[in-house]
Amino acid sequence: MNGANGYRTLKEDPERPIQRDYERGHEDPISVLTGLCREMYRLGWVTGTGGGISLRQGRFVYMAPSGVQKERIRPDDVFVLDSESGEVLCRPEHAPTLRVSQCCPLFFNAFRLRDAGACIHTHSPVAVMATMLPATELESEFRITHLEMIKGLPGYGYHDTLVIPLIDNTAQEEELAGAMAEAMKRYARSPAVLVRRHGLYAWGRDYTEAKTVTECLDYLFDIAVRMHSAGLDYTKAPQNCLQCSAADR
Ligand SMILES: CSC[C@@H](O)[C@@H](O)C(=O)COP(=O)(O)O
Ligand SMILES: [Zn+2]
Repeated sequence: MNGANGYRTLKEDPERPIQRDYERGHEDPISVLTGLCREMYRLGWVTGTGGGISLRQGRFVYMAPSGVQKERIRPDDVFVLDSESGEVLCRPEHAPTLRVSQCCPLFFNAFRLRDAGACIHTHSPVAVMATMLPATELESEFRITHLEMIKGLPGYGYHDTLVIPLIDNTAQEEELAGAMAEAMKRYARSPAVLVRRHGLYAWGRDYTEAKTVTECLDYLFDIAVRMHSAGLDYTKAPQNCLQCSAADR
């Protein structure tokens, strides 16, 4: 049955009532979502209504509305969706015209293909610049090595080459979902996907890991842009790396 606002009115499961609170032992995801949006706005990652974050805890996915000032989202603006079906379980009743973020299918890629607990989408200027570096454009992937912050990515070490896939941008955000899923399948080790001239999707087991991954990547994108401007090759090990030169002998 469709309610007045076009969303189906869902029958409550008396055993597992739809709830805006959170599963025991976790921080309240709605407070985390609104708080992180404020912090990411200050970093320039989610300005002009772009970007966002979605959290998954058990049966529930928490997501911001589309086209809103991300830094001013209030708890009752947040949508709650079923993590299995993607169905909207709770919506902002005070604002019936609000729609769930256009990033929804992309956030669900992270939940379904990586069992992520959180996915962050930024329009960070350095992430966009990283998509336009000659090496990234040529290979359709961003590669970087021998920087300390690579260790902030799960399973990576200083001497590793970090590889992040790059996909082309589309006119509408949700049209990115297929190419993102393909890139995630081809780059099983990557905790993120870059979107050419658009931004970044990065995820983690929970919001702290997703936030760490995003912060480390943003730092590495910035260093790559600066190294490129200085005529330095961020994709190659430094000549004086004893471990790498020993391995090459
Ligand atoms: C400035 S428009 C940005 C959007 O088209 C999109 O790229 C985006 O990241 C946010 O989409 P939204 O649906 O507002 O959550
Ligand atoms: Zn976007």
